[in-house]
Amino acid sequence: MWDFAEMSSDEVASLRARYEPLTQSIRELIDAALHVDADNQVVDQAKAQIDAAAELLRAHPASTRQGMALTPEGESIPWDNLGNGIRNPLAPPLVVEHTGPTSARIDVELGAAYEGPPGHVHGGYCALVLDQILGEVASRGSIETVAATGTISLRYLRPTKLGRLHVEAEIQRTEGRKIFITGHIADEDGTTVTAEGLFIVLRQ
Ligand SMILES: CCCCCCCCCCCCCC(=O)SCCNC(=O)CCNC(=O)[C@H](O)C(C)(C)COP(=O)(O)OP(=O)(O)OC[C@H]1O[C@@H](n2cnc3c(N)ncnc32)[C@H](O)[C@@H]1OP(=O)(O)O
Repeated sequence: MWDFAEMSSDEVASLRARYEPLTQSIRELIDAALHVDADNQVVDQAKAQIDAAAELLRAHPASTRQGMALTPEGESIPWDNLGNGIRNPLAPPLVVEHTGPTSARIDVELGAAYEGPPGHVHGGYCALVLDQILGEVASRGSIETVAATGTISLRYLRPTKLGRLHVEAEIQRTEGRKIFITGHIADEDGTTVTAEGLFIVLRQ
């Protein structure tokens, strides 16, 4: 249905503008479903409308699925993947801001859908966010240096409150294809989780 390698930046931007609001609406739907306290009639009505929307979307299937796509200009598009896919409502709305060639940050709000311990972010989601930012920094924005997680170690210092979070990552050193990188998550009271990762640049 779509071939990113053949698309101009404008075409990619237009696809993004089509699907990103849908993803955001589904995230808001999940949040609403987690906060609702209504009678049978309201819940049944909402379910019927959601089922109808799913049926409408299913009637127009894509011929391919892509976790990550590349444009001819080498721009990477996180499309369906769980880390930061534009089309994946299960992906936290992560926007990675590269602060230099070896570092990046994310500011993100994680609400009820990401809860583990009451009022706090699920530890697995903390791991996902850190794996994502470490992987993006280790990959250094280039197809030649895409790196996979070899080993990642997390230290949960204290529970991470749901709400605004700040995440950072920075390469400490490289040895051939091995990239040693650290990161952390902070909530409003400071650092909650630290990470140390060894990422391996994939053989081409
Ligand atoms: C423009 C494009 C931008 C794209 C942006 C993308 C962003 C993406 C963001 C994604 C974020 C999400 C990210 C994800 O979720 S990635 C998904 C989770 N990770 C994986 O699935 C990886 C699975 N494993 C593999 O594919 C291979 O085992 C890898 C590629 C890791 C190594 O297999 P390879 O055959 O290549 O390696 P080698 O045998 O030549 O060894 C080389 C050296 O490395 C050392 N070693 C090996 N393995 C490990 C290990 N596990 N820990 C520590 N060290 C290890 C080894 O001892 C040796 O060292 P030395 O003897 O030389 O000293």
